Amino acid sequence: MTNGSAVGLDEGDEQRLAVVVYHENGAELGLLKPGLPLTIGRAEPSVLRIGDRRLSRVHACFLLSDNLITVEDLGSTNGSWIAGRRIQKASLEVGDELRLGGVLARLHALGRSGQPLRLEGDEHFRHAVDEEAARARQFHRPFALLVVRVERTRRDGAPPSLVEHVHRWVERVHGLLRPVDRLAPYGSDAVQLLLPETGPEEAVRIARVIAATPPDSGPRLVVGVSVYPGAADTVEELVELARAAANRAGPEQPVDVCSTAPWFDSGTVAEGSLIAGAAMRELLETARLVSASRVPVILQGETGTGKEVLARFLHDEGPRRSQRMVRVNCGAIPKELVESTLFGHERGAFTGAGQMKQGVFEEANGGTVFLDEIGEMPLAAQVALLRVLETGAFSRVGASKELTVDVRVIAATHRDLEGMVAAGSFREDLYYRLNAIILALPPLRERGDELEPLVHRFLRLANQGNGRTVQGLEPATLELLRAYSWPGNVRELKNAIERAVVVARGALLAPGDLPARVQAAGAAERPAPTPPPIERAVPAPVLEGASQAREQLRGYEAHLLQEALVATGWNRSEAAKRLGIPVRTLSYRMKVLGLKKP
Ligand SMILES: Nc1ncnc2c1ncn2[C@@H]1O[C@H](COP(=O)(O)OP(=O)(O)OP(=O)(O)O)[C@@H](O)[C@H]1O
Repeated sequence: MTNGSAVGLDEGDEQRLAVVVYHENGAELGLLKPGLPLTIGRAEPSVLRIGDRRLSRVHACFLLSDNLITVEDLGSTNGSWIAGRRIQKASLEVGDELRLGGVLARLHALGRSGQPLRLEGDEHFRHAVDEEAARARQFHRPFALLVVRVERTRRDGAPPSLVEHVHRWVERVHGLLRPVDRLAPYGSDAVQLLLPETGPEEAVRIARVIAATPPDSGPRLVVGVSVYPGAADTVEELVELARAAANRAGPEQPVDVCSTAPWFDSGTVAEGSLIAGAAMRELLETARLVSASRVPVILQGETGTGKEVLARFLHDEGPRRSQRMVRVNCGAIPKELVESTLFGHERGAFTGAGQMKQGVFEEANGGTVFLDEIGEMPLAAQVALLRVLETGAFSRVGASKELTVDVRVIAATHRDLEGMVAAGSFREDLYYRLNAIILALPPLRERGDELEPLVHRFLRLANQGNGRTVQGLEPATLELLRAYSWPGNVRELKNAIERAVVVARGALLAPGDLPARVQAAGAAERPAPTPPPIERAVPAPVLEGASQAREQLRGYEAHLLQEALVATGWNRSEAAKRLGIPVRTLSYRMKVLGLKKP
């Protein structure tokens, strides 16, 4: 990158147009000077260099000439895109956004700038916050995080960019900021501030000064504040809380302070990595109570409701947390290997058993065994399991010696075990041994208050994992997410958000970024459109309409696949992972759609 990870606005009044490039480590700014081409790319000879492998060495060129701004793609591999269309050359206006490979570039008009303004890259900023958090924890000192964003007043919901105004207010608060304070962009419409040694009162005072920007000096600003200690224990949560507070802030209350646990105000609470709304909170209370004992627990719930995370919670909350929790998916082990997986085997116990191997119960001694999909366990293994539960003893396959272990068993299933007992496919005695405590996880459709916090959590994770900087959702997108019934529960939601983040073109997730089934659910919810008046209706042959729609779908599909392939350097298994489909399906669809590596 050209200037490390900092953005500098250090020029005079005439230099008023800039291209700001947002990438995974922050933002870079290149000034557009009349007649001087501004090339952007990954390496020299680009003028503005950004270390993102999805950019070509010299990716695109911006030029301001005769008051016209143009951008030209310089034969890049991953292309330059405006509103989903790959472009060769295009003219731009202030506020226009385009995607260069995998980074977002936006054309900004800058105001008068006096002092240099330094915005750190996100990675540096995170590092500074991590360090500050460690120091604060060790010496029991406070620090504050502020997220400042432009008040959203536009009806279209698109937030105006803060970067084009940031210098105005940052100069005003410059007197308040000390050299130790750090400032970094947070997406394209917000910045984040780290204020070491700053308690809640001081943080709020600074936030109020920032928010008190007179209307004539730019857009109104709102500020979210989170303070350590008190708001949360982890850096991630602190940032998330400040961001959530900034999102809540509005004209009536331009400074919103988050001083309690996350999601508490909205009736939900975060339990470490677990987000829990009203329905889940009671469950967690019970889980916390039983975590201390050794009694077996059954976790019941549809697929993807969070049975495994709840098992982890039970283990981590209890006295066994320093020992291992070993998970075994009973449904994934070949029937004939279930016993040796659970209990181990002696050398030569069966063909292929070249070495003695410990089983899950031995590995987890002192800790917890999590038997996922217990409903799939074959009857023979059920007998052996019953014995361990009753006596704590078992034998490795092929051994005569008995071993004793101290493990806690947590079992999970999406099946109706009682029904299976009645049908004779699950042992009644084992069922009664296991069912001392049954924790039933409600499906996501009954946990409406969790949807939004979960979406934001997954959005942030997807941004991190895919080097994206999607800032949030369009209101219509959230509507669709609410309308859908989520048969695959939290996992399906997580996958849908990840996919949406990967395909998103704008700063906010649009309805079109969601999987088709989620979009279709929204369409089903909406009232049917009024049919056009008869005299205006154009009769179209059904077949033609259908084939047109099919063509459109094919085009869309081809675009999605190509995007994933390009982003992964045409690595099929990586691309399939991103798309959430098997590699074989990807290869087949590539063939059908005629997609080939250039
Ligand atoms: N309350 C929650 N907060 C945050 N993430 C969650 C929550 N519940 C589930 N998840 C996430 O959803 C995904 C599915 O959860 P998990 O694997 O625990 O579900 P499961 O019920 O065990 O699924 P299956 O029955 O298919 O094994 C995981 O990525 C998990 O991290």
